[in-house]
Amino acid sequence: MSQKIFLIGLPGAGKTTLGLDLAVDLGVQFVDLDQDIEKAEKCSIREIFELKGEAHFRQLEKYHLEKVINEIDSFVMATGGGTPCFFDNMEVMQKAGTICYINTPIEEIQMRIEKDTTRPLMKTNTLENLLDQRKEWYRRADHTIQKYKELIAVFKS
Ligand SMILES: Nc1ncnc2c1ncn2[C@@H]1O[C@H](COP(=O)(O)OP(=O)(O)O)[C@@H](O)[C@H]1O
Ligand SMILES: O=C(O)C1=C[C@@H](OP(=O)(O)O)[C@@H](O)[C@H](O)C1
Ligand SMILES: [Mg+2]
Repeated sequence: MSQKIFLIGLPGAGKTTLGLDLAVDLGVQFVDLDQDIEKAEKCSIREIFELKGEAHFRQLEKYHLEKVINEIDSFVMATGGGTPCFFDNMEVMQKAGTICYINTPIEEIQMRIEKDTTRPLMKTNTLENLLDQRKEWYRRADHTIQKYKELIAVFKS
């Protein structure tokens, strides 16, 4: 049976880290949407933002989200922090499978990513602002979790 799982949440919430663990435990393919885009474009996310702008990145993000949904039967996908908030991406993910919001406290994310320069939006935004803009989308997830044991419990129960 097809199983498509999407992890959403702020940059640094742990989507990539927890997503990989979940995919291994469920025995399905892991897809990191940002890494997919970087591989296809032969360019880092930071460079795409710098050279082509955010609007272009959002088009690529939508294109690759739909490509994975159409081409891969079962997967765990770590989306980018903004993926659910653009175009009809949230509806597209809702129709295709199950969405989990990784609700890591902002103070914890801050400690994790303060020295990370690979996340372009963090140069011009605070985590508080991003959460304020995005919480309505994040709230629409099927499940909200903080720790890995809660995430695995959703799918192993
Ligand atoms: N549960 C965790 N405990 C401690 N550090 C974590 C945890 N999950 C992720 N990290 C670290 O936080 C940073 C951001 O995690 P990442 O998985 O890249 O987040 P996202 O994909 O949501 O942006 C990474 O350096 C990662 O090693
Ligand atoms: O929050 C965002 O809009 C973004 C988050 C990034 O992914 P992470 O959430 O993995 O950092 C990446 O998709 C891009 O830099 C934009
Ligand atoms: Mg990530």
